Amino acid sequence: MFDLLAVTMAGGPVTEPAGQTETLDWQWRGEGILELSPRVPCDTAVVISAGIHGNETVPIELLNQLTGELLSGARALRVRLLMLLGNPASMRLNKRFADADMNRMFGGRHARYTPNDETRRAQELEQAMALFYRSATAAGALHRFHYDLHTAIRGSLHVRFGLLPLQTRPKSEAMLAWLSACGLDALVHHRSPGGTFTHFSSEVFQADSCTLELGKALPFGSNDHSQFTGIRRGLETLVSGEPLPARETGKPMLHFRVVQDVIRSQEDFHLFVPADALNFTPFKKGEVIAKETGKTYRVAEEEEVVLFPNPNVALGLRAGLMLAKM
Ligand SMILES: O=C(O)CCC(=O)N[C@@H](CCC(=O)O)C(=O)O
Ligand SMILES: [Zn+2]
Repeated sequence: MFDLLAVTMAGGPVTEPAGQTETLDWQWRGEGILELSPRVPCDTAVVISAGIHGNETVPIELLNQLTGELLSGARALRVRLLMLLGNPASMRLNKRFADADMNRMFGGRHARYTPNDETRRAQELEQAMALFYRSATAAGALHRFHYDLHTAIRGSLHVRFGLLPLQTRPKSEAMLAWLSACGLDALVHHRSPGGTFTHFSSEVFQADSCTLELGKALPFGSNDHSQFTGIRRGLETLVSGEPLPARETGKPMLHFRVVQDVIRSQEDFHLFVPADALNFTPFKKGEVIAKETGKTYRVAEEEEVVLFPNPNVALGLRAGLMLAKM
């Protein structure tokens, strides 16, 4: 059986670029890009991506398992589906990225960089997504979803969480219900546009899009998948057109809004968040989070929690987010 991850990691020419099972057709659309189409008509087009950052292994393993179940016939396919392994070059290096963070390049922002593997790949993924949604729409799939699977660099007080890109249209109730059913502990609402893959799919294709964070980045084979059964079950029901699973945890999903995007714009940028602080660690009003020439980031609300603190990003990029509860 075709193994998406093994073929992608091997690189080079693909000997078996298309195939079919009793119920679906599949086609290799480019490195790490696999389209699966059921033979029955369907009204939904779904993109699932993982490995946009090459060392985020849980999502890659999960995506590959789900693809295997569909190709083996163990699981029925009831949507048009595009499975994307985002950054094969950095997956082979087991690094977040080779030259630059690809999840800051979407929406054409790749053109602002000196060309490299990630700029070319971001452009290729944009085109693959455009072709997929366009042909799916022509075939009658009017509902579009995009889930981009990641893991965080640090541990988190909330292990499973999502990030919704900024959008002006109302948030989809169907997606919010699905995210809650997946057992997410928290959902973060962005307040500004960004170069993320989900911002691109939401803005350009009006997809219901969400970045899903599944724990902390660990090497292949070291992941505890039992922490992510809710998300796995959610994705299974989505692709198979099954009813929503029941939320397994009794706790409600917490909502946070971004109140500050902390940007490293100067060489002397200094972050005051301890290196071992977990994501969602709270800070009190007035505390200084980061400082650089001409700018001090201070907690403005009674309490703000920190997300993705990282002083080692390139100039002009996000070095963290400050959130407040909604
Ligand atoms: O842990 C970190 O510092 C980053 C984890 C990660 O890759 N997160 C995504 C979130 C994308 C979004 O804001 O929707 C990223 O930073 O690209
Ligand atoms: Zn990531």
